[in-house]
Amino acid sequence: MITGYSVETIRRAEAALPDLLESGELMSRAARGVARLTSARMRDRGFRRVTGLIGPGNNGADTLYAIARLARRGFDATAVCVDPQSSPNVTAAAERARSRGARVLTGDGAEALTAIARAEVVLDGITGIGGRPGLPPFARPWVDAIRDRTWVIAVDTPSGQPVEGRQVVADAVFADETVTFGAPKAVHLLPSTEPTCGILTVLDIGLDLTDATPTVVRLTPDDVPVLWPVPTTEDDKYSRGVLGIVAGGERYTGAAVLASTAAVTAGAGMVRYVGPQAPTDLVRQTAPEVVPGEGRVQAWCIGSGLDPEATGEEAAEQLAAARAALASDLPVLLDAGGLDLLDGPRGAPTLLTPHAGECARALTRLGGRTSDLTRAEVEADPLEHARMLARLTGATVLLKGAVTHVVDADGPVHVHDEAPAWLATAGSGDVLAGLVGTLLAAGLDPTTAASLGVLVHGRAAEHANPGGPVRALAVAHAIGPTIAALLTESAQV
Ligand SMILES: NC(=O)C1=CN([C@@H]2O[C@H](COP(=O)(O)OP(=O)(O)OC[C@H]3O[C@@H](n4cnc5c(N)ncnc54)[C@H](O)[C@@H]3O)[C@@H](O)[C@H]2O)[C@@H](O)CC1
Ligand SMILES: Nc1ncnc2c1ncn2[C@@H]1O[C@H](COP(=O)(O)OP(=O)(O)O)[C@@H](O)[C@H]1O
Repeated sequence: MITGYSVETIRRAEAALPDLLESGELMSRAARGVARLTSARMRDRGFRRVTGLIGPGNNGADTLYAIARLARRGFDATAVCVDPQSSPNVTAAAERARSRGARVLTGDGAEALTAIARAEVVLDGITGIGGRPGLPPFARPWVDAIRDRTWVIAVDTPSGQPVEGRQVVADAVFADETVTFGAPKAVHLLPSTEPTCGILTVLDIGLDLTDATPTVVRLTPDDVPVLWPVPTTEDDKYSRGVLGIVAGGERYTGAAVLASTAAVTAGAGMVRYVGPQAPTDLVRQTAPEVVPGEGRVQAWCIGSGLDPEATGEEAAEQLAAARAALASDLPVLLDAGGLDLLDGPRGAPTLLTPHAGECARALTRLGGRTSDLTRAEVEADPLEHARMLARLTGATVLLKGAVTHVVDADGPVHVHDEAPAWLATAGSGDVLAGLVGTLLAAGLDPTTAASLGVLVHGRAAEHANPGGPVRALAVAHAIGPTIAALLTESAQV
């Protein structure tokens, strides 16, 4: 699990080490790390010239101290400062840099801009975690002077990019690599801004974040053996979890097959399917393990391919089963048409799995809006809209797309962006619903079930046909072997 933290949390962790903070030891550790990494990079590539861009805060001071170290190691090192007197830390660092043989320039005159243009490596110390989104005006000519081929290393964060991530700022620094201190921040981990950071190195400067709550979580394959509900000899099919699926109908029969197959291959103790005759017959043929009809379950997966407007006796019975499940105190996953059945918060664990269009529709319906929210608006800021839906419903929201976000009303966002784009194929959402439903039935909380399910879903798509197109049913069939591979690969590490 990789975790990213807010500026506030990082500042608190720094403040918990007052001696190291006040003596300058933290800054010295940061500068030493930046200088080591930069000098290794420069030696590898045969580079000689490095220029630091120095803003008015401690980020600038870190970078100046790193420039001092690089000068002492014999590199041709220059610092271009907005104002070497901007703070006592910057003043002291500028003195040190000069005394170690670095050139220290001020402003954006010809000499400064030439030093930036001629540099083989630029260290971006304009702003760090104290930076507001948008490049400070003083730094614009500096950033414009950087040549395309120059290797840009951001110190802590790429300046001008929002430290809390989310939206990329076009007129700001795009780094080839970033050295951050203590732990990643949201800007480094959110898929929207991650590309502005390049290669990320996290430098341990002694901050203790063990009890801190992250703002961003990225599960990795190593988390699967820790989180996956692996049965023991004490288990039977009921204790492993029975999932009830209310999905598909006369029109979208396939959704019933896909969700049921995914649940069976994901290792549900038992799967019950509730729906009209046509999808029931198909499920019987394709997944004979599934038990048709209602009965006791540990969680419900409702809505893939379900038409809430469908008429006829069988459809009415299926909708009544869905409504009864919603009224129960069992965990419920609501997908696609099932989302239309939710009127507000439930008293039991609830997971919504919309794509952007469904999220827009649910927010329009439940949010008391006068105008319709569009799919494009949700896609422009998926995290914000997922969070809005979670706050309106009290549910966990898994918002699907090339990037999948999993959020609750508060707390960290889980992000996933590693699934192959081949997964954008009809029916793959139904597979995800069955897979995640299985994890809910096994007793996982909605956030963990959702995040773990998304990781395995993306891996199963890759496993089903590495590097090529996949059909949803193949993804469902690949779930079992994918889980086995994830459990055994990690065990061998
Ligand atoms: N507190 C500590 O002991 C440590 C801090 N460290 C460094 O300190 C940095 C944070 O330092 P600071 O809190 O001084 O903040 P920064 O150095 O990130 O930037 C703050 C300064 O930039 C100005 N500024 C920010 N955004 C601007 C914008 N868009 N336009 C114009 N001006 C803008 C602010 O007004 C302020 O003067 C970290 O990123 C890290 O590099 C490290 O040395 C590790 C230890
Ligand atoms: N470009 C993409 N790259 C990777 N995964 C994607 C991409 N686009 C969509 N997905 C994933 O494909 C699945 C599609 O689900 P959904 O839209 O509900 O489809 P359906 O309703 O046809 O089953 C989701 O898991 C989503 O996250």
